[in-house]
Amino acid sequence: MRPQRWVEFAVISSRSLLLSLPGKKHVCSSSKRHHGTLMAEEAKKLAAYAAVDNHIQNNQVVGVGSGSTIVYAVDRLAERVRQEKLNIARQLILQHGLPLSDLDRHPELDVAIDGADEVDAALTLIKGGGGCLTQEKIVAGCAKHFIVIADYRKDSKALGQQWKKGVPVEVIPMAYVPVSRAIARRFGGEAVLRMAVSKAGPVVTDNNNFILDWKFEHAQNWKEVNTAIKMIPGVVETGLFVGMAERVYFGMEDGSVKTRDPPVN
Ligand SMILES: O=C(CO)[C@H](O)[C@H](O)COP(=O)(O)O
Repeated sequence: MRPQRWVEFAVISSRSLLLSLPGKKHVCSSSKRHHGTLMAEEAKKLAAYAAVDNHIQNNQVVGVGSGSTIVYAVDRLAERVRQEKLNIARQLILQHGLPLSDLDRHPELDVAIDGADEVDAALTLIKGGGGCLTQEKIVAGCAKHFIVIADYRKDSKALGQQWKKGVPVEVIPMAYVPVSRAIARRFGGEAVLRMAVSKAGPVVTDNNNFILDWKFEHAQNWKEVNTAIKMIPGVVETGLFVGMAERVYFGMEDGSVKTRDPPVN
């Protein structure tokens, strides 16, 4: 029988999380403010703590994404598990000792929390800067509530204002050239194969696919574009998250946390 108080974390991609946790070394512990301006790492932490405190309760199954911002959300989850002495069953993971689950056991999540590369005024996201877009979209799609955390540098009126690396598109390796050409022909711009930094050759995703970064030229109807790109044979998923986020928490330079909800139509 389950313990009465139970918090469980469905980690979308253990590989991503394992990679992202050591990212804590980027925390600016010596100087959190530069000339009165909050540094991005501290802003990420503010957003993450606010999101976890406002959306995570006991008896929930929680999905977490990957990246440097989500590290702070995992920190806060672990802190709350310790402080509130929540019962945890299952094998402990990583130094935080959080229980790891998966979508086979928990296909429905209460909440998913994840970072983003850019968020526009309508809460359309670009994700996949770290290469985990497909698994992150699956997890977000399985959650009743999808909450995004980001620092002020991701806040944008229109996609492309802040994030200059384009929209990631995960593709089956044999199809990357035709898909790249189809995207450029239909939507303009250029879709470039993402190359690895610390090894030779292209980046290979958790699903053994390649990533094209589509450097678009102008704002588009992202919902239509997302659907159309997904129809190109060989495309697995895009890093466009349209109509998925319920709320975004931005950690701001002045130390505040700004939230944004989808516009009411
Ligand atoms: O989509 C992602 C990974 O594929 C990340 O959520 C996104 O890149 C944000 O990362 P960070 O929090 O490090 O800025």
